[in-house]
Amino acid sequence: MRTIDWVDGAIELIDQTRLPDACVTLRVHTVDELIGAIRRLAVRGAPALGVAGALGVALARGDREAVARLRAARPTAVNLAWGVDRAAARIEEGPEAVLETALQVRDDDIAACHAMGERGADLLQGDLLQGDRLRIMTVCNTGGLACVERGTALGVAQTLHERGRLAEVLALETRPLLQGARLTAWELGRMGAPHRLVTDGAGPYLLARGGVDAVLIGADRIAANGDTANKIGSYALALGAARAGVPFIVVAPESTIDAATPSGEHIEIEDRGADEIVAFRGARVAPEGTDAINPAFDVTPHDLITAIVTEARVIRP
Ligand SMILES: CSC[C@H]1O[C@H](OP(=O)(O)O)[C@H](O)[C@@H]1O
Repeated sequence: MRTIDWVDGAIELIDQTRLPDACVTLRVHTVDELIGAIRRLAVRGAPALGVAGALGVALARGDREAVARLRAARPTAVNLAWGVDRAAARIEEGPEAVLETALQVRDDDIAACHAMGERGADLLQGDLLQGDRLRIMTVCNTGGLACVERGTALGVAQTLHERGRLAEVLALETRPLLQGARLTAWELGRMGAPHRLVTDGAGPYLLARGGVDAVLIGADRIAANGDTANKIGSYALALGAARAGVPFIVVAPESTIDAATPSGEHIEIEDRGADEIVAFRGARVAPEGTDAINPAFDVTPHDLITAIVTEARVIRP
């Protein structure tokens, strides 16, 4: 099952806003339709945004103003701009060249996720942890739904499961859009991997109480010094992991490393407005007129990160 692909001249993607109740595939024919899907998180996750960006340039058919709008659809994940730029670099060569590069971006993501799974599982089973079966905590969704076929951090958990070395995944529900409750639990259930859901606030406490061997998270942008932007709640887990002496591992493709951004304070953090906080799927959870602050990401300083695993290497910030 592919989260996003190019099929008969259009983009097909799973509408993640409908999960876990329904698995619905959207066919996207225009850049503006794609921008809408990205902004409402029908397609989401840094690597998937990179592929969406590249395929979106194929939809643009040379319209550079549309390409510029696509590139700016969401600010934090560097992969969106990276994917757009990869495909846009070949606009002058014509539509076939653009599509060829976009499909290569797609195929590279599939290969990278398999490589990250192996490299991350080897790291956890090797010099980092000696446990028989490992208990993993994670936030948001970093499975195949955040990529094309297989995930980043959750891809490592999947590899551990396939090796018979996964005891459990503790998944944070990930307010306000519940990527953990809706998407990660759905993926782990389909894998047959043991897992339990926890509230975001319980994460640091469960680390302090013991019973977690490693925290695995994805990334949306990794600055040149290793500071990492990821879903809101990641920084709290990093603080809890540091105090508890639990390894805190970032798993992300090389395309998420942004050498042009020197450190975390230079990363633009998307603010998604109050509506996502005060209500969920139309059901109000706060009194009428309540305002809210809704940063979609936070930044974990590199000194709280044990290792960054990519498809090519393990980096110790
Ligand atoms: C595989 S990295 C996915 C990354 O993207 C998520 O954010 P969003 O759901 O808003 O796109 C989250 O930060 C994940 O770690």
